[in-house]
Amino acid sequence: MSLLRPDEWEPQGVTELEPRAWAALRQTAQSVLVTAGAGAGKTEFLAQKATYLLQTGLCSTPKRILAISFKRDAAYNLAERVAKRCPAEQARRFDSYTFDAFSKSLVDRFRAAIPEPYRPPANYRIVMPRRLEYEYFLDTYNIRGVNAQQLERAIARIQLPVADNGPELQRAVALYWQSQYNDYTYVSLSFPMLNRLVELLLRENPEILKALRLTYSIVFLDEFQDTTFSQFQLLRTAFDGSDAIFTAVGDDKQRIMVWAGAMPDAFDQFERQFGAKRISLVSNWRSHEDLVRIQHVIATRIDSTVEEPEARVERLVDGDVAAIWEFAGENEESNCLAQWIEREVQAENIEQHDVAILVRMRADVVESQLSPAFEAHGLRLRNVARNVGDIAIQDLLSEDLTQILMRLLRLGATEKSPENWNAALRDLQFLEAVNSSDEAGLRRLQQRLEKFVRKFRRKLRSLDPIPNSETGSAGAALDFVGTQVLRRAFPAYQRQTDFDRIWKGFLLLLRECLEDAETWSDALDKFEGLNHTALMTIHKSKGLEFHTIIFYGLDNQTWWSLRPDRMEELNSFFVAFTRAKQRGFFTLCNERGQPVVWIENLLAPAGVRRIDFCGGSGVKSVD
Ligand SMILES: Nc1ncnc2c1ncn2[C@@H]1O[C@H](COP(=O)(O)OP(=O)(O)OP(=O)(O)O)[C@@H](O)[C@H]1O
Repeated sequence: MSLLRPDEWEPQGVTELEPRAWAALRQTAQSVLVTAGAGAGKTEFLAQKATYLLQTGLCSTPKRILAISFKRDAAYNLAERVAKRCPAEQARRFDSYTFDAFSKSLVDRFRAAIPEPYRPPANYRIVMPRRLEYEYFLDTYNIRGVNAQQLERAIARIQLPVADNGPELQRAVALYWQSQYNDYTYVSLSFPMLNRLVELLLRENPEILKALRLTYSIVFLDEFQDTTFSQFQLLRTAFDGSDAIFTAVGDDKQRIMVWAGAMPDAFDQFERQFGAKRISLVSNWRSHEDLVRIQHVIATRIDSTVEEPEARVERLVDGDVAAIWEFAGENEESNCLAQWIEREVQAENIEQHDVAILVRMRADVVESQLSPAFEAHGLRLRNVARNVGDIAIQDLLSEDLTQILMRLLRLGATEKSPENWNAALRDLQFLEAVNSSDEAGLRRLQQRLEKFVRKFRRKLRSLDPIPNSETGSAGAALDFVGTQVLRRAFPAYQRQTDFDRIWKGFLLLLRECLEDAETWSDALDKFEGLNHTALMTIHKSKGLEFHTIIFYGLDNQTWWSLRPDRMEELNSFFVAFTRAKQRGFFTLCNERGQPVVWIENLLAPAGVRRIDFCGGSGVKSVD
């Protein structure tokens, strides 16, 4: 495989990088911290840098790059971008995990080396305890003077082993660990507990630590602003004193996880600890200048010293790009929204999936409110926060299992699909570890795929796209790939229960989509949410982008219980607003409650006005 010289390497998939991004990309001897605002291309930058390091051999076999993101979607997107640009044997050396998945994969691989009494059995369960469960524990163990929140935080922070004879909080944590291991049929561990187990594992096993450091001398960290104390401590245990070079990217205006323990001074600590050089980017590649101007007004409320980004994309729409739409009642609001989207789609300004509706919480309630109106206008609304089995639709869609099976199903459902063909071939190459210089191996994979697709097309032609045919169709695709092969290739599926959860969710969603599908392609489009307007919470919108975003319910009783004096709430608002590429609207319904004045005040200097949205027949402004 021929490598490129660093000076002849060019960015891929984008035409240019700003000069500061180039400087950060070429910085390979020292750790860098790239700080930049929303839409500056931070995630894209990581994908470019990975491609650069792999294609030039600056990261050469057998070294690998470890990339850690906060969300599954982000980890998946990053891996996808690298896979598209690099040959499979290079892309295979890019390991993109979420923090949780990284911890879990180490626990699953090296479980036997975790010191007793913390070594979990193979059938441990992952749990996400609620406040009530901590309270129940404190009551059961008669622990006074410690509340559920303190306990939850201390579990995430206190290093193992933890003795049960110290101060009350420490004693509570020790007893909690004991109870999780001893009181129930299964050992139940939360992700913060897995983090502590890995930290212990690495601290107590120099050989494993050495192997980890030999494998990864390049580490990427996405959304570094939300790193928690425990995650940072784990990074230190894993890499302090090693020759690992870090590239971290983040935006402190987007710090929204302080409630979950994000470090307020993560950037400073990172610079100090890893001797990192800070580089800030100034472009915005997502939103046009009129939106960037509004975003900047919000940004300066968070940090008055922030530099105004330079918008690098064009405005493509006429009329308002941001406004507060006011309605008298909820039904009027639902009908007008649906009518507005319908008209935009008919005018070919957008497709349905270009619009996202964002809510603060209770997406299920908003779904029932909006769905009848959407249906009446021939539109499809999909609440991606809804669970299918034990997994939210949004999470299911970014699973590796889903992606791999969907490409095969697409190939079976259509006569020609070169993009899916290439991607499916890449999947096989990855799963079976075939080198791209191994021509015979590649030919064999190609023949296998050809044979399967021929047979699979015949099968789908003879199988009606109706509920219950999901097992036959998706089952055939899974058999072709091989359950064991998948489980070996992806650490997240190593345990049967984890694999089964995703597989069950996949079948459930496919079954739903087959309910009124005319063709297989139609069902698959529905599965992926094509031609659906997505409904999601603002927290889940992080890292995503849409042509038009509608923030539902700028009134007290729904998600606008935000307060401007709580920085994190303002940050959440900023994150959500910056997801819009072309337009961002808000709805306000007088029947539901009073408008949130501070948000109007915040948006007013940017020229965002309240508009009386008259019966969906047009908009009339109230000056
Ligand atoms: N150099 C570039 N040229 C053209 N488009 C780019 C470039 N960099 C990024 N983009 C595009 O700009 C958009 C934003 O990029 P990206 O998601 O990487 O930004 P980000 O800084 O991680 O955003 P955020 O922090 O707001 O989630 C994406 O659509 C991406 O494809």
